[in-house]
Amino acid sequence: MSNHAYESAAALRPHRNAPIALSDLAQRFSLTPAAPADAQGINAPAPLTVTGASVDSGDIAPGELFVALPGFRAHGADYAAQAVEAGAVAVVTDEAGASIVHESCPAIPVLISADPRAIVGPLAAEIYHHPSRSLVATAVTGTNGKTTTSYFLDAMLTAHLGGCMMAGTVELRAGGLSVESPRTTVEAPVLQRMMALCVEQGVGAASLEASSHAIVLHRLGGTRIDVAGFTNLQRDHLDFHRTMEEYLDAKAQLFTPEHARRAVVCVDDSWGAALAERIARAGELPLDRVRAYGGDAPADWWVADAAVSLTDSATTFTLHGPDGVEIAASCPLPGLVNVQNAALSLVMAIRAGVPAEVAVQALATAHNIPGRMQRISQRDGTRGLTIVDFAHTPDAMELALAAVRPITPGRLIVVFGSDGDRDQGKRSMLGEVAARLADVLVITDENPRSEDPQLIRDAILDGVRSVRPDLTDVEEITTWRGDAVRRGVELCGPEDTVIVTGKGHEPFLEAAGEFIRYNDAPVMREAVDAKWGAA
Ligand SMILES: CC(=O)N[C@H]1[C@@H](OP(=O)(O)OP(=O)(O)OC[C@H]2O[C@@H](n3ccc(=O)[nH]c3=O)[C@H](O)[C@@H]2O)O[C@H](CO)[C@@H](O)[C@@H]1O[C@H](C)C(=O)N[C@@H](C)C(=O)N[C@H](CCC(=O)O)C(=O)O
Ligand SMILES: Nc1ncnc2c1ncn2[C@@H]1O[C@H](COP(=O)(O)OP(=O)(O)OP(=O)(O)O)[C@@H](O)[C@H]1O
Repeated sequence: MSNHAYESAAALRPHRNAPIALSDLAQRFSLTPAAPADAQGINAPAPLTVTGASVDSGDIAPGELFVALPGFRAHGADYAAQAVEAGAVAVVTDEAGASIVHESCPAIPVLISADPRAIVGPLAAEIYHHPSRSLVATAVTGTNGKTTTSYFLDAMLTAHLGGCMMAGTVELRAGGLSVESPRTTVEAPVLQRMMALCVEQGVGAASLEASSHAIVLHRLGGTRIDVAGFTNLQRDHLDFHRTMEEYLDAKAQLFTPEHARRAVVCVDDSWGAALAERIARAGELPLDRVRAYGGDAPADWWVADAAVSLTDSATTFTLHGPDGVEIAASCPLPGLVNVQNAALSLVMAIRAGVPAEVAVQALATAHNIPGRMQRISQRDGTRGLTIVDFAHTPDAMELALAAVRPITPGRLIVVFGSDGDRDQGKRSMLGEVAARLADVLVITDENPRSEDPQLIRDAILDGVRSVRPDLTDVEEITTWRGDAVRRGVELCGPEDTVIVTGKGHEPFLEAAGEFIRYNDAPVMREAVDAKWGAA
């Protein structure tokens, strides 16, 4: 996504945000005026005020403060003229940025901070009047499961409080509006203004996803998180964090009083167990440890009796908790990984004040998560089970196919491709996993980007041949991904399952330098309705 990815989120601003004087901000955040404050008009009889903030010149509304950050590639100050043209009335930046702004916009008031990125969260929170203090806010971090868990929490918090804001990988939702999200965790001013809109409209809760990038880059600064949750840690993002230990350190920062009031940590993997130990040793936050399916680390809550149901694809389980608590629950998405997401979200919701019975009921019906084991049709004697899922790595594909196998009495059909201009090694691995775990394979394109799609499919087929040399029950669709999805549904009988993997919620298919509007779910729904009639 580009740095101008926030344009669609422009509407997610409070309608009335009481202006705040620049001189007050300067005092509270020890900002030094680049020129004497009087000369800049900061202390004029009618003091200079701001009504909002942004770190992106493309996202400024009139009357707002532009926070010009030193970036990895550029200095935000290089874009000050654009911000001023869009209506910025002042700039906060560092020393180097102040010199740049002085050149391009000599008349604009500038305040200097030694580390503007570190203060941008609290600064935005001040400007939007600390909206998180008026909300019940949850935040989920971890390599996998953030989106699913945050949607489970959305359902539970909505059931209890009547509404919930969402900010995560799939959507930014606030004040009755929902827009595609530019990234997992948006910049601090966007988050603050969305929460301010919720407060203005009487929405009482927020369910957030916290990426490790966001934690390190202070996007959650100034947000009071009532309950922070951890799913798991797997190898990822080592370009940014260098080592797994550094990656865990980044996640661990969320579980400190600076950000959170309570911690709920899954201890199924050794990283979760280590994190829990660290939080317990620090003794600063109340901690709940949850064991859903793995390891033998001590836990306060644990899952027992997980059983899959063939009739509704759900997994029922008992969640045991402190003081002999036993909660009978049903996770609407298949697979043990979703039991982890369900158990984590239940404990987080309970700790956020949702009555257990309300949380359990909301969870049971929260299956409609965009592109996360999203059911397009349910098996009913006539129809087969059809699903859209985001699994796009060999490990995720393995988990996804393993999850749907027990709820598939007939054939398991997988429709998939692999990314262009990304990790080439995974293509044949995806082919191998699919050939080993599914019965019928329909191979297609995912996001070929600048590559020849045929070469990507050939690499997948190499992996398939390592398991199934004669390519029995393997089809290649060379035209368009939608044709492959339709073919999968065409092949599906009432006892079969079709799972289309790789793109999940993604709204575009990237091919030959173009972003083409495309999403698997509506295509699959149309094919399902055409085959079996509308449900
Ligand atoms: C590695 C990383 O996270 N980079 C973030 C960093 O960018 P940067 O330092 O390179 O920014 P830059 O391009 O040098 O620009 C410097 C400043 O000028 C501003 N600018 C830039 C251009 C312009 O026209 N106008 C303007 O105002 C930028 O907003 C920025 O504040 O600071 C920027 C805002 O200050 C972020 O937008 C940017 O996120 C980029 C876009 C990004 O792609 N981040 C990804 C890696 C990310 O955050 N991913 C995680 C999830 C990962 C996962 O779990 O898969 C996420 O939360 O989405
Ligand atoms: N708890 C989990 N453990 C391991 N894998 C999981 C878990 N939950 C979901 N997955 C798998 O990971 C993929 C992404 O799930 P989800 O979107 O919920 O996670 P995420 O952390 O938000 O990841 P992303 O940021 O890539 O969207 C899904 O395809 C699913 O198969």
